[in-house]
Order: sequence, then structure tokens, then C-alpha cells
Amino acid sequence: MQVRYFATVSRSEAESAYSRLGVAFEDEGAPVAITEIDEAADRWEVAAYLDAGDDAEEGADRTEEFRNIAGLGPDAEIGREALPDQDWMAAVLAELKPVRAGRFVVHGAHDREKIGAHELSIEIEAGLAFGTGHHGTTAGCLTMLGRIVRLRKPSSALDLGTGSAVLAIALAKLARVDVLATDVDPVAVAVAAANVRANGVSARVETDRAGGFASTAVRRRAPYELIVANILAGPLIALAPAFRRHATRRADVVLSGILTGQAAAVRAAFRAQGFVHVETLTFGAWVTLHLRRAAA
Ligand SMILES: C[S@@+](CC[C@H](N)C(=O)[O-])C[C@H]1O[C@@H](n2cnc3c(N)ncnc32)[C@H](O)[C@@H]1O
Repeated sequence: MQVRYFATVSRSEAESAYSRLGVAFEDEGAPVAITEIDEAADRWEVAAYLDAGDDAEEGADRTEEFRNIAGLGPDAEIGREALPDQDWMAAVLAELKPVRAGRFVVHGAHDREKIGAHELSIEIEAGLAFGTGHHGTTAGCLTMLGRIVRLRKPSSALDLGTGSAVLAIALAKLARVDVLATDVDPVAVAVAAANVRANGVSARVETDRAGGFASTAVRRRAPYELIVANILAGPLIALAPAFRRHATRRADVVLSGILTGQAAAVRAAFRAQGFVHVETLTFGAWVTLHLRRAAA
């Protein structure tokens, strides 16, 4: 049983809470989210979906843990809402409309007939993995990848934090490139593998459940001409040296999961590792960065 904990705060408080929660719950694989409620009134919601064991009513109340990690004061009002396992996810997925990003349309099996023959289709059943294409970070990565491969097709690619494998499938279909899709969450990797098969790209996309830069498969295939990672700003900054070690000279790197206020820090961490900024795309509160490893 999952419980959604949420609070309404200012944008700067939400950004800082989001980063702290993301880092704290990274190992747990607990999703965190930030949503604009009213930009003019500077009202934003920050939320985390935390496990409560089998029974949310009886399970541990993690309100104070959420408050402390998010850095919210004693007066901040924190909501708590129990979510029945998976039922809500299935209901959300059934309602999802196809999303168009760059040259791609990401859709569920229920919308297969609505996709035009000229469109580059990615069929996704996200299950419990992130990546239906509806989030600004996924849309930003899809659009950026479309732009990059139109100019320069990579010969090898890594999708770090693949979730539903939406980005790996996009790369395989658009650029016909071999992609290693890796994630720290075994549930995500199982979903990713199913989506890779459903999209007929098993020959190009290898899914790797060992997760992250430490995995044997990731090291075996390195260096990569293109790395895409839609994770959070905190982990991206911490992993900047590993990106350098796993990237070819002049490799393209696409980063997302970054709030607008965090972009400068991410760019600085990658600049220190010899990456230059090429382009930034903004979708709502989220930015997607295109960086390139300098030749020298
Ligand atoms: C926001 S989802 C992105 C999913 C998909 N790539 C997309 O763009 O829609 C982030 C994914 O990264 C994974 N992740 C987080 N930190 C990671 C790390 N250090 N190494 C590998 N995967 C990571 C999470 O488990 C999650 O599935």
C-alpha cells in the first residue's frame, strides 16, 4: 500500500523539498513530484509516494519523516492520502491520451488504432515504472533526442534511469542505434523489458537490471556516444564525473529531471567535467539540457 504525503508551499521551498526527498528516497524507488497549483500566487505542491506496508491505516505514519526530509517547518500542513495498490495506476493508464513530443507519439495499447502511419509510435504500458511520455521531463528528452539524432546519429547509447524504456525505444526506432537501458529499480526494468519486446526493438535495446554506472553491462559497453538520463538534479550532479568516464570525446549528453532553479548547478557540475552546454528546453517547471563533452 502506498501513501501520498503532500504539502503546499512556495516554489523555492518546493524545489528544495523535491531535491531533498528525491535524494533521500532514491534507494527506496519512491516517486516524488512537484506540481504547480497557482504560479501567480506562488503556490506549489510537493509530494512523495511512500510505502506503508500492507495496510495504510495501520501502517507507519511517515508524516514527520516527510516534514523533516523536505525541510518543512512545524506549521506546514501536510496531507496524507492512502492509494490502493496498483488500481489507481491502472485507472490512470487507461485514461492516458497519446502524447506527441518531437517526432514521436507515445501511447498505450488502447490507442493503437488512433496513431497515423506516418507517426513514429512508441507503445508504452508504464505499469509501476515512470515514463508514459506525459511528464515534462520525458517530453523534453524525446524532443531533444529527436533534434540530436537528426544532426548526428550515435553508434552507441546509454539510457540511465530507463523507467518504462520510453527513451531507449525512441532512440532505437529513430536512430537505429544499439542502446543499453539500465535502472536501479528492478520493477522498472521488468516493465522496460516488456515494452522493448512490445515495440519490436529487442535486437537493439538491452535491458540491464543491475542499475547505474556501477553495473558490469554499463562498463562493458562504455564509452557511449550518447547518454540520456532523466533522473534528479542531485544524483546527476553527484554522477557528473561518471558521465565523463563513460562518454566518448564529443559525446552528446541529455539530462532531465531538473527544475528550472537547479539547471545552473547541474550545468556547473558538468562544466567542471569538461562538458559544454549546447541547448536547454523548458517544459513547465522542468528543463532538459543538451551538453557535449569537449573534444580535448
Ligand atoms: C523520472 S524516471 C525516468 C523514466 C524515463 N527514462 C523517462 O524519461 O520517462 C527516473 C528513473 O531513474 C531511475 N534512477 C534513479 N536514479 C538512478 C541511478 N543513479 N541510476 C540508474 N537509474 C536511476 C529510477 O528508478 C526511475 O525509474
